[in-house]
Amino acid sequence: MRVDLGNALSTTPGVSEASLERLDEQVAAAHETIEAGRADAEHGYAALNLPDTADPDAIRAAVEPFDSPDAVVTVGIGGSALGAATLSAGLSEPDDPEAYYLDNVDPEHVTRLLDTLSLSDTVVNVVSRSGTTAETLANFLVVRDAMTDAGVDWTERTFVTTGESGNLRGLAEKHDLPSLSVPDGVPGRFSALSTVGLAVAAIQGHDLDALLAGARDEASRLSGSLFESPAYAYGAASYALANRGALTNAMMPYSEDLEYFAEWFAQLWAESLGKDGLGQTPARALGATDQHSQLQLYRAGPRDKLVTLVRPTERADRDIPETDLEGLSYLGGSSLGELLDAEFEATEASLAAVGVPNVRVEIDAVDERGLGELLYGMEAACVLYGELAGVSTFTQPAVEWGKRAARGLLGGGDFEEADAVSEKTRLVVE
Ligand SMILES: O=P(O)(O)OC[C@H]1O[C@](O)(CO)[C@@H](O)[C@@H]1O
Repeated sequence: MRVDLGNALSTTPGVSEASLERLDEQVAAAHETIEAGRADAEHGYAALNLPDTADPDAIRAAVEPFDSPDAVVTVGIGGSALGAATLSAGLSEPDDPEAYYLDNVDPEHVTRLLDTLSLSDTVVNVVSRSGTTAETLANFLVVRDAMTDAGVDWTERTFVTTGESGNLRGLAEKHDLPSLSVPDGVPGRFSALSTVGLAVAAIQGHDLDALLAGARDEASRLSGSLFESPAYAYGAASYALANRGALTNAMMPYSEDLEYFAEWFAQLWAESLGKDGLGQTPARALGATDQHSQLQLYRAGPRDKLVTLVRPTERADRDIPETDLEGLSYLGGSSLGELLDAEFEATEASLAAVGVPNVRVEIDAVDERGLGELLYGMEAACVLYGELAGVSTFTQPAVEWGKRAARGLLGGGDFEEADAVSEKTRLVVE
């Protein structure tokens, strides 16, 4: 992973090279804290050890019984789905088992998917660290019922990734289901390079070793200086820019295969850094598509944004045929890749031209090694940012209130949060 901070130095908000050099002392101290946390496999920091603690052989062995299904449906939510989804979106080839994700409880979407699947040729991958997440358990019960209705023995088609105890662990033990454990000390949003994110990649036949090698490369570049570590450079610059008013970070990959990565990044950044009135709002974007939509706001709206432009430097290409269409002959004889690269560089320059800070992040290719670098790099960047900001990076207490309210509304317990729902102030316009 390469990070170019050049377009964030003399912008508004901006972070000068001198201020980055001053910040580097805090980066060095943060790095010591991070390395100590990794050495003790402390909660959260343990995620940065995954390049060495993940066991690809065990993952491959666990999914062995499911040789080349037509489809694999992951039933999970948040980090229990987004890592796997990012990897399958980035790596899937046409002949791979189709990967689907039930990470919401929209009944029409769930029914539509179940009606299209041949459930006897589908693996169901149920993922939940806690084993208590309402959406995941509700979807699992619905999928299991659909399999039974289809005359499919669900115990032959179901794989579980969960903690050492809880509902799903009990289910796996009761029905002797193939299962993997969610690694200790790894929050869901940091679990893409663990059993949680790698099981689907294994079922699809992707190279887990190359994924972890890319992550290991990025881990080897973590040092006491942001000027030596791309991950720390990105985390420190994002933090410094947020401190100067860039409270939105528009994650804008120029690759369809990285669209889901922006979704994964949004959870990582928001759930880790949105604490104590601090944080940087991740906006999901896609290049070149969002040049025809959100770019207007990024370039001419409030000066409260960092735009992160991500691209692979190598990709398969496709020529654009010659044309005599009025004014478009310049496209003929070029290629879609050349056009996409020109758009990337033009967008980067258009933001710089008006002083909107943007950072370029490049990987060689959207392949296992490149994704390993990118995911690990952003995780390390996030951990550094959290250290610099002094927030509790690895907890997410703010999401619990709504869970209690929803559970109370469904009669799952007596929660005062549910009472608040009925006290809603209303001003209805129809
Ligand atoms: O893996 P679990 O326990 O089902 O949690 C799923 C997701 O829900 C959260 O705990 C937030 O509610 C996320 O941090 C996590 O990725």
